[in-house]
Amino acid sequence: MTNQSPILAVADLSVDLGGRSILRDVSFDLYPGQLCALIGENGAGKTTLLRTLLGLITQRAGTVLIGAAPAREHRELVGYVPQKINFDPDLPLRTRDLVRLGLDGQRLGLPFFNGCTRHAVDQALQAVGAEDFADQRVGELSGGQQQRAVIAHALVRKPRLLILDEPLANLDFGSANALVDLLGRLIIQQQMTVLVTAHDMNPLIPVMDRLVYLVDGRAATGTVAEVVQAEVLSKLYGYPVSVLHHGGRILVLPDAPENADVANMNRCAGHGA
Ligand SMILES: Nc1ncnc2c1ncn2[C@@H]1O[C@H](COP(=O)(O)OP(=O)(O)OP(=O)(O)O)[C@@H](O)[C@H]1O
Repeated sequence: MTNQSPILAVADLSVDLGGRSILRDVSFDLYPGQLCALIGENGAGKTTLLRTLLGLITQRAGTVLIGAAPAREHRELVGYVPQKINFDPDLPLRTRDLVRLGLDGQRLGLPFFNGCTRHAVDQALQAVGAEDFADQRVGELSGGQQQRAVIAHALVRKPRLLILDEPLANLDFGSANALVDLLGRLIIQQQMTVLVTAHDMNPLIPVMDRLVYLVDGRAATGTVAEVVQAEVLSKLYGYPVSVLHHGGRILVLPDAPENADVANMNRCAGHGA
């Protein structure tokens, strides 16, 4: 597709945890400027995959290369936005302080701003549209504003790969749309690569060009058109499913309820994928 090298290359990745097989033979590549949605129901293995990419879990088999080197060697290329951080409203930390900690969070003490760091922090705040609440305490911000502050924290070191764990989970419709727009701008304006997990792919459809669809630790990967096909997903689920398109949304449903147990039906329909 391109003569560039992939920023992330995952090949035949298998991970075991607690003696159980959690991920099996997962393979996909991501290139600069791509946004990939990692979709799966509860327990499918999304967080395990992210933690493996971050070098926090060691795989049983397969490889993860970031910038053509093993994941642990290139952590500076990766920005990570965890699922949920609870900020105490009394915490004396402004948005710009939180972002500043993204530059040298390992140093103890209050953040110190010189001209260079101030510029980097201002750029990150601007990239996420957080200038208006830069001097407010993070604990006093709305959920959507906190999400932006944490993304700015991840962006301030200018990562090439930004990984976000379920960033849309606690946002209302408007805030979720605003965040999707922001991710779309990051891939276009900064040629950043974005990997974002979600239960429902629909809010991400306007901006995503790759999809990793996880079911019980196995993945179908490719473009949305390649992956979201009845034949591909039926094979992945292990029973027949249909793919319905309605009003710009995609729904995956089991074909014959009598062929799928109730748990399977719920999870198939449940992430609205
Ligand atoms: N440390 C562990 N030891 C044993 N099993 C684990 C461990 N961590 C996760 N698992 C199991 O691995 C499976 C995948 O979990 P994971 O958290 O990766 O799923 P997920 O797709 O992120 O789910 P959710 O959407 O609910 O966050 C689950 O069955 C979980 O119980």
